[in-house]
Amino acid sequence: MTTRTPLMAGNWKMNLNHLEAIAHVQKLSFALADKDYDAVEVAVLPPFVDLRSVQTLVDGDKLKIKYGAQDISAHDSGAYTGEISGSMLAKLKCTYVAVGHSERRQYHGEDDATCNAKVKAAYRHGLTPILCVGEGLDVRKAGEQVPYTLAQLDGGLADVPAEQVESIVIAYEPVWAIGTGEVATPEDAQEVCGAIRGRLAELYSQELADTVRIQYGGSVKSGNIAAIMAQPDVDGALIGGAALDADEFVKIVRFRDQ
Ligand SMILES: O=C(CO)COP(=O)(O)O
Repeated sequence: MTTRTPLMAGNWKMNLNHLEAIAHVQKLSFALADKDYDAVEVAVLPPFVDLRSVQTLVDGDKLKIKYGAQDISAHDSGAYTGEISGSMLAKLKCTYVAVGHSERRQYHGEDDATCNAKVKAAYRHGLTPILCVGEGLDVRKAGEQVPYTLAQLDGGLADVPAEQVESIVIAYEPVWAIGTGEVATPEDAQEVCGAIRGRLAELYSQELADTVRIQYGGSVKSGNIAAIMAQPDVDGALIGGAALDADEFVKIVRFRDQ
């Protein structure tokens, strides 16, 4: 059985300007100790305009916290007003980039083909995609969460070779649990995360599936993280609101103490 290092990533969404970002990362770095980083990989996904400030702080103080972006252009350069390319993110030494977050799918019309193009763009520039998948309430009520989520996974990974996918992170975020305070039960999270791992084994190999980290996201807090992390196929969390509170985020990183 492969041991997967849990990944706790804070998705700040459209919160914290670059000055607030510096203060927040400093607070996290004061609170987190080497033993935390030994047990868990910790990352933040700030807005684009904060990334240079976060990079300067992380480089200058040799912090162990990783960082990345919330989105990436499918294109590498050129006349794409408002877009940010993978090479720009790589230049800022980003490790991760979220792809296909449900808010991008819902408010910016991103479909599986767009997500697939963005996953490929991330790999062209040495970035690790965090591919977000998950069903809405109507799909959940119809009991279709597994096939729906697996179809998103298939679409996002189309024609992406095993040697790239082995480093990917998949975030299972049921839309009905995002920002609502309604967390999926640990069993709900396990059902879909387990199905995602099974699909990776079918598409690639069991060995690859055992290596890939699968996160849960949706109303994660210090009070519910331990039960979610106790599930065999949950390897971390993508945390929204609770990641904006440094003390709370640190407690989530220390889920084993909760
Ligand atoms: O969308 C999320 C993380 O990407 C989850 O957000 P909340 O933790 O605020 O529910």
